[in-house]
Amino acid sequence: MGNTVRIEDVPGHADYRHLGGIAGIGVDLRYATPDNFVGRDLYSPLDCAWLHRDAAAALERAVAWLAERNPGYKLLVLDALRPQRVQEQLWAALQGTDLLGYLAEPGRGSIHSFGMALDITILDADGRELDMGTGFDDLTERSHPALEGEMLARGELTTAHIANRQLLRGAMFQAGFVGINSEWWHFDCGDRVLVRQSYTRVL
Ligand SMILES: C[C@@H](N)C(=O)N[C@H](C)C(=O)O
Ligand SMILES: [Zn+2]
Repeated sequence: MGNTVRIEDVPGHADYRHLGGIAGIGVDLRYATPDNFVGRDLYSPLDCAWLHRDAAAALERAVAWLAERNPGYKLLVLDALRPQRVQEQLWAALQGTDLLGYLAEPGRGSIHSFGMALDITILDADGRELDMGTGFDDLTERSHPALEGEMLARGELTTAHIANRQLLRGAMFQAGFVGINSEWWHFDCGDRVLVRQSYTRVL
Protein backbone atom coordinates (compact mmCIF):
# COMPACT_ATOMS: atom_id res chain seq x y z
CA MET A 1 0.00 0.00 0.00
CA GLY A 2 3.04 2.35 0.12
CA ASN A 3 3.66 4.82 2.92
CA THR A 4 0.97 4.98 5.59
CA VAL A 5 0.25 6.86 8.80
CA ARG A 6 -2.57 6.31 11.28
CA ILE A 7 -5.09 9.14 11.72
CA GLU A 8 -4.33 9.02 15.45
CA ASP A 9 -0.76 10.10 14.59
CA VAL A 10 -1.72 12.98 12.29
CA PRO A 11 -1.95 15.66 15.04
CA GLY A 12 1.53 17.01 15.50
CA HIS A 13 2.75 15.56 12.17
CA ALA A 14 4.45 18.31 10.14
CA ASP A 15 2.79 17.28 6.85
CA TYR A 16 -0.77 17.95 8.03
CA ARG A 17 -2.69 21.08 8.96
CA HIS A 18 -5.90 21.31 10.98
CA LEU A 19 -8.89 22.99 9.32
CA GLY A 20 -9.27 25.10 12.45
CA GLY A 21 -6.05 26.88 11.45
CA ILE A 22 -7.34 27.90 8.02
CA ALA A 23 -8.93 31.36 8.17
CA GLY A 24 -12.16 32.23 6.36
CA ILE A 25 -13.74 28.78 5.94
CA GLY A 26 -16.71 27.01 7.47
CA VAL A 27 -16.44 23.35 8.44
CA ASP A 28 -19.32 20.85 8.55
CA LEU A 29 -17.89 17.36 8.09
CA ARG A 30 -20.98 15.39 7.12
CA TYR A 31 -19.40 11.98 7.81
CA ALA A 32 -18.93 13.18 11.41
CA THR A 33 -22.73 13.47 11.69
CA PRO A 34 -25.70 11.19 10.87
CA ASP A 35 -26.40 13.50 7.89
CA ASN A 36 -24.76 11.31 5.24
CA PHE A 37 -25.79 8.39 3.04
CA VAL A 38 -24.81 5.82 5.68
CA GLY A 39 -26.98 7.59 8.27
CA ARG A 40 -24.51 7.56 11.16
CA ASP A 41 -21.40 9.33 12.41
CA LEU A 42 -18.45 7.51 10.83
CA TYR A 43 -15.66 9.67 12.32
CA SER A 44 -16.27 9.99 16.04
CA PRO A 45 -14.14 9.80 18.18
CA LEU A 46 -11.57 10.56 15.47
CA ASP A 47 -10.83 14.17 14.57
CA CYS A 48 -10.79 14.17 10.76
CA ALA A 49 -10.63 17.96 10.28
CA TRP A 50 -7.22 17.73 8.64
CA LEU A 51 -5.62 18.25 5.23
CA HIS A 52 -2.19 17.59 3.82
CA ARG A 53 -0.31 20.92 3.97
CA ASP A 54 -0.20 21.11 0.13
CA ALA A 55 -4.00 20.90 -0.06
CA ALA A 56 -4.33 23.34 2.87
CA ALA A 57 -2.18 25.91 1.02
CA ALA A 58 -4.32 25.44 -2.11
CA LEU A 59 -7.51 25.88 -0.05
CA GLU A 60 -6.12 29.17 1.27
CA ARG A 61 -5.66 30.32 -2.34
CA ALA A 62 -9.30 29.42 -3.08
CA VAL A 63 -10.44 31.36 0.02
CA ALA A 64 -8.51 34.45 -1.10
CA TRP A 65 -9.89 34.26 -4.67
CA LEU A 66 -13.50 33.98 -3.47
CA ALA A 67 -13.09 36.78 -0.90
CA GLU A 68 -11.86 39.10 -3.64
CA ARG A 69 -14.69 38.30 -6.07
CA ASN A 70 -17.59 37.78 -3.69
CA PRO A 71 -16.96 39.39 -0.29
CA GLY A 72 -19.42 37.82 2.13
CA TYR A 73 -19.35 34.42 0.48
CA LYS A 74 -17.46 31.68 2.26
CA LEU A 75 -16.24 28.16 1.41
CA LEU A 76 -17.81 25.40 3.52
CA VAL A 77 -15.77 22.19 3.85
CA LEU A 78 -18.03 19.10 3.84
CA ASP A 79 -15.23 16.52 3.93
CA ALA A 80 -11.43 16.59 3.94
CA LEU A 81 -9.05 13.90 5.24
CA ARG A 82 -11.04 10.66 5.21
CA PRO A 83 -9.12 7.74 6.73
CA GLN A 84 -8.81 4.52 4.74
CA ARG A 85 -10.86 2.68 7.38
CA VAL A 86 -13.81 5.03 6.73
CA GLN A 87 -13.48 4.71 2.94
CA GLU A 88 -13.84 0.96 3.47
CA GLN A 89 -17.05 1.53 5.48
CA LEU A 90 -18.51 3.76 2.73
CA TRP A 91 -17.61 1.12 0.14
CA ALA A 92 -19.28 -1.59 2.23
CA ALA A 93 -22.42 0.55 2.67
CA LEU A 94 -22.95 0.78 -1.11
CA GLN A 95 -22.38 -2.91 -1.86
CA GLY A 96 -25.29 -4.35 -3.84
CA THR A 97 -26.25 -0.94 -5.26
CA ASP A 98 -25.37 0.61 -8.61
CA LEU A 99 -23.74 3.58 -6.82
CA LEU A 100 -20.19 2.28 -6.35
CA GLY A 101 -19.06 4.50 -9.24
CA TYR A 102 -19.45 7.46 -6.88
CA LEU A 103 -16.67 6.13 -4.63
CA ALA A 104 -12.96 5.46 -5.05
CA GLU A 105 -12.34 1.73 -4.64
CA PRO A 106 -10.53 1.42 -1.28
CA GLY A 107 -7.68 -0.72 -2.68
CA ARG A 108 -6.72 2.06 -5.11
CA GLY A 109 -7.44 4.62 -2.45
CA SER A 110 -9.54 7.76 -2.24
CA ILE A 111 -7.57 10.98 -2.68
CA HIS A 112 -9.37 12.02 0.54
CA SER A 113 -7.34 9.32 2.34
CA PHE A 114 -4.14 11.18 1.43
CA GLY A 115 -5.55 14.45 2.81
CA MET A 116 -5.46 15.76 -0.76
CA ALA A 117 -9.18 16.01 -1.66
CA LEU A 118 -12.03 18.20 -0.49
CA ASP A 119 -15.80 18.02 -0.65
CA ILE A 120 -16.80 21.66 -0.54
CA THR A 121 -19.54 24.20 -1.26
CA ILE A 122 -20.18 27.93 -0.84
CA LEU A 123 -22.16 29.80 1.85
CA ASP A 124 -23.84 33.11 1.07
CA ALA A 125 -23.62 36.20 3.27
CA ASP A 126 -26.48 34.85 5.43
CA GLY A 127 -24.66 31.55 5.98
CA ARG A 128 -26.93 29.60 3.62
CA GLU A 129 -25.52 27.08 1.14
CA LEU A 130 -25.72 28.27 -2.46
CA ASP A 131 -28.20 26.20 -4.45
CA MET A 132 -26.14 23.86 -6.61
CA GLY A 133 -29.18 22.00 -7.93
CA THR A 134 -28.55 19.02 -5.65
CA GLY A 135 -27.29 18.54 -2.13
CA PHE A 136 -23.95 16.99 -1.14
CA ASP A 137 -23.66 13.29 -1.99
CA ASP A 138 -26.76 13.36 -4.16
CA LEU A 139 -25.66 10.31 -6.07
CA THR A 140 -27.64 10.98 -9.26
CA GLU A 141 -26.85 12.32 -12.71
CA ARG A 142 -28.01 15.79 -11.61
CA SER A 143 -24.80 16.06 -9.57
CA HIS A 144 -22.57 15.36 -12.60
CA PRO A 145 -20.61 18.38 -13.84
CA ALA A 146 -20.11 16.51 -17.11
CA LEU A 147 -23.88 16.41 -17.73
CA GLU A 148 -24.79 20.00 -16.84
CA GLY A 149 -25.60 21.00 -20.45
CA GLU A 150 -27.91 18.02 -20.84
CA MET A 151 -29.53 18.59 -17.43
CA LEU A 152 -30.13 22.25 -18.31
CA ALA A 153 -31.78 21.27 -21.59
CA ARG A 154 -34.03 18.80 -19.74
CA GLY A 155 -35.00 21.38 -17.09
CA GLU A 156 -33.28 19.37 -14.34
CA LEU A 157 -30.85 22.24 -13.58
CA THR A 158 -31.17 26.01 -14.00
CA THR A 159 -28.63 28.54 -15.24
CA ALA A 160 -28.42 29.80 -11.62
CA HIS A 161 -27.42 26.32 -10.38
CA ILE A 162 -24.73 26.10 -13.04
CA ALA A 163 -23.48 29.63 -12.32
CA ASN A 164 -23.11 28.71 -8.63
CA ARG A 165 -21.15 25.59 -9.56
CA GLN A 166 -18.98 27.61 -11.93
CA LEU A 167 -18.18 30.04 -9.12
CA LEU A 168 -17.09 27.11 -6.93
CA ARG A 169 -15.01 25.65 -9.78
CA GLY A 170 -13.49 29.08 -10.47
CA ALA A 171 -12.26 29.32 -6.89
CA MET A 172 -10.98 25.75 -6.75
CA PHE A 173 -9.43 25.39 -10.23
CA GLN A 174 -7.34 28.55 -10.04
CA ALA A 175 -6.01 27.29 -6.69
CA GLY A 176 -4.74 24.03 -8.22
CA PHE A 177 -7.66 21.68 -7.61
CA VAL A 178 -9.12 19.37 -10.28
CA GLY A 179 -12.77 18.34 -10.46
CA ILE A 180 -14.34 15.00 -11.34
CA ASN A 181 -17.15 14.27 -13.82
CA SER A 182 -19.73 12.93 -11.39
CA GLU A 183 -19.70 15.15 -8.23
CA TRP A 184 -19.89 18.96 -8.29
CA TRP A 185 -18.63 19.12 -4.65
CA HIS A 186 -15.46 16.98 -5.03
CA PHE A 187 -12.01 18.35 -5.87
CA ASP A 188 -8.59 16.64 -5.90
CA CYS A 189 -5.51 18.72 -5.20
CA GLY A 190 -3.31 18.25 -8.27
CA ASP A 191 -2.92 15.04 -10.24
CA ARG A 192 -4.58 12.06 -8.53
CA VAL A 193 -2.15 9.52 -10.08
CA LEU A 194 0.77 11.46 -8.63
CA VAL A 195 -0.97 11.71 -5.25
CA ARG A 196 -1.43 7.93 -5.09
CA GLN A 197 2.22 7.40 -6.06
CA SER A 198 3.95 9.89 -3.83
CA TYR A 199 1.80 10.86 -0.82
CA THR A 200 1.21 8.98 2.43
CA ARG A 201 -2.10 7.20 2.92
CA VAL A 202 -3.87 7.85 6.22
CA LEU A 203 -5.31 4.71 7.77
C1 LIG B 1 -18.65 9.77 -1.83
C2 LIG B 1 -18.10 11.09 -2.23
N1 LIG B 1 -18.32 12.04 -1.20
C3 LIG B 1 -16.62 11.01 -2.60
O1 LIG B 1 -15.81 11.62 -1.91
N2 LIG B 1 -16.28 10.31 -3.68
C4 LIG B 1 -14.91 10.26 -4.12
C5 LIG B 1 -14.81 9.87 -5.57
C6 LIG B 1 -14.05 9.33 -3.28
O2 LIG B 1 -14.54 8.31 -2.80
O3 LIG B 1 -12.86 9.61 -3.20
ZN1 LIG C 1 -14.98 13.80 -2.19
